[in-house]
Amino acid sequence: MPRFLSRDESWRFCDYLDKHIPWTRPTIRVFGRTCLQPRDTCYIADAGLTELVYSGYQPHAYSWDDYPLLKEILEAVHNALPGSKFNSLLLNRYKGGNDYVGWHSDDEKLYGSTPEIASVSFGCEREFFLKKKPSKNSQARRPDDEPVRKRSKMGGDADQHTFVLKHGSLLVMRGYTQRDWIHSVPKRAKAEGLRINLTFRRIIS
Ligand SMILES: O=C(O)CCC(=O)C(=O)O
Ligand SMILES: [Fe+2]
Repeated sequence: MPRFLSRDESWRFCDYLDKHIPWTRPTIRVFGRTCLQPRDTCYIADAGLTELVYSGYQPHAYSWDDYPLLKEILEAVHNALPGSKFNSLLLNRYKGGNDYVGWHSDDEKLYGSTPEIASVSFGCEREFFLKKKPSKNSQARRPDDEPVRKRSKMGGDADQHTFVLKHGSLLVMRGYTQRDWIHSVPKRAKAEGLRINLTFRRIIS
């Protein structure tokens, strides 16, 4: 949904979040190596839920009550996706084209087997790549940060997709997207500007 929120409203959200969210750039563990996460993060969740741990890192869960504006966006997302009941939110801030998220799937157990994840983007447009996981019987391959091979001019490849996530857009992942696919937002030398992404999630256990 490229125009989920209006342009002006989205700039208001973007500026507010940039200034008022307690961003951190944590140290994480990826494939046994310790490194600085290549983007800023913050985490919001209802009280009493199972704590999120990813890449050996457990973010502090802030309260929705301290960020009425996030409640406003949550309500807009709920209205756009009838039946959804998100109870947690991971925020990412990409300060420029050097900030990225590497290939991963959001398949943590606490989200259940078919999580619905609603992703709202503000600021600089960035590419979002989806790539099919190698099938079980092919050799396990280490996910990396290589860009997805360019699609051929002849209709492309069903195993990979690219979306340009625009200012104020909403992207939804559901069903077996996390089980069967990995996704990434790669580095982009030409992407100068700040980007903020919100992924709303439902913790079920
Ligand atoms: O920034 C994005 O669009 C994606 C972020 C993401 O994949 C995540 O937080 O798990
Ligand atoms: Fe993700």
